[in-house]
Amino acid sequence: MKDSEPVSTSHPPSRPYERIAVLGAGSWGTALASVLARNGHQVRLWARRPELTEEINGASENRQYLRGIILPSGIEATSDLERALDGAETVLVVTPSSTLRNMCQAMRPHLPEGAPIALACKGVERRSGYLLSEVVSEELPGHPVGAVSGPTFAAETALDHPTAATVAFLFSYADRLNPEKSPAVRLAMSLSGGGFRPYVSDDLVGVEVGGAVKNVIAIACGMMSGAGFAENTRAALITRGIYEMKALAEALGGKRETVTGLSGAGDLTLTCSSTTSRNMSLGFQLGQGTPRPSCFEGRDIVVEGEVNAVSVTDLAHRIGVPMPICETVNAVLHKGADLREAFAELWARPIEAEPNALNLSFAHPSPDMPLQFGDV
Ligand SMILES: NC(=O)C1=CN([C@@H]2O[C@H](COP(=O)(O)OP(=O)(O)OC[C@H]3O[C@@H](n4cnc5c(N)ncnc54)[C@H](OP(=O)(O)O)[C@@H]3O)[C@@H](O)[C@H]2O)C=CC1
Ligand SMILES: O=C(CO)COP(=O)(O)O
Repeated sequence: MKDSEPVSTSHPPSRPYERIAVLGAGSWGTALASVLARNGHQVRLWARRPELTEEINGASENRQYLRGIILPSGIEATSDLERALDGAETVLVVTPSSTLRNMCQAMRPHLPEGAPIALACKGVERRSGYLLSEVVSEELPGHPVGAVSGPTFAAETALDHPTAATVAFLFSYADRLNPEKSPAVRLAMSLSGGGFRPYVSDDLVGVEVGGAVKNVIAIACGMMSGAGFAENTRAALITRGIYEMKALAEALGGKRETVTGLSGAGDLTLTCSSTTSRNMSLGFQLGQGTPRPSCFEGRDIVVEGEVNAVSVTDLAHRIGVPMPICETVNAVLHKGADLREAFAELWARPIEAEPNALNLSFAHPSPDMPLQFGDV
């Protein structure tokens, strides 16, 4: 090298993960597998039922979860977990949050050493109050853990509609020195293409809190809409829901500003805006007076906010974070509270400052004039 030549300090370019296991062939797992396969990567999609794998491999369609959407080539569906994980450079877990600990235990014997694990499920573990990444860290030490989260309805993503999401991992010291080689960047590169636009974050706590809490707030929005209220109410719940997310994220060591991103405010806006959201839809049906067993015409549908209303409020109690909207949803869903009375009480709480920095709280001036339902 001549003396005059600049010394290159740049690292060799990073590369996306090419061989990826997606565990869970429901709507979101199949949509993520489609994004990755469209980008030219080798995807093994694990479904627990062999008949579903036969349909996906044979007909390039997942009729139960994404009817009418033809899946790209490059997806190999399998119900053999060992086969799904064999040679995987990274793993996306996309089964409901309540299944995560069992999934980790089933994965353990077959996981390639050090393979990063990204969670695309959203929630807080029920008994432990752990964020899902903490469950993975406990069950599968030695594997970097992260999350993919944002405003992403599965069918729209599978159809390649423009969609953005955040890929967050805990950054190790080595990742900070060489961020382009971090699992977050490499997975973002794998997902990036067509309509899918990822962003990268190192605030895993903030990202996970947004995903877990937004489903509970979406149920609240649905309940209030179903009970007859409209846009003002929804905007108030979304905005105050963001405050609840920020408080929880900060108390757990995350950043408040992460909550204003795709995985917090973004996903909250999406799921509180339409009954395409299963969480909003459940709340809406309950708000209209449909008994829980008759919601979704009695079908067993994954509604994460229903389980997470309990786990989020339990966690908030344990660490002393007030989350009145989540509390109200939990009371209605699981403690037999009357929906209208519970929301009337939510609205008649003592007046607070916004933001809460003033530490101000005084009684509602007209507690004898509660919220009127059925007259809006
Ligand atoms: N759908 C969406 O738009 C989005 C969903 N998510 C999140 O993704 C996660 C999965 O949801 P989603 O794909 O929508 O759900 P679906 O209802 O579409 O699919 C659920 C999947 O989980 C599998 N499953 C259910 N129970 C178990 C179990 N005990 N062990 C292993 N697998 C099981 C089902 O298998 P089987 O068919 O055999 O029952 C199915 O493959 C949730 O946390 C959700 O919040 C995140 C972003 C978007
Ligand atoms: O998380 C989702 C979109 O980002 C899906 O929301 P639902 O589970 O409410 O359908």
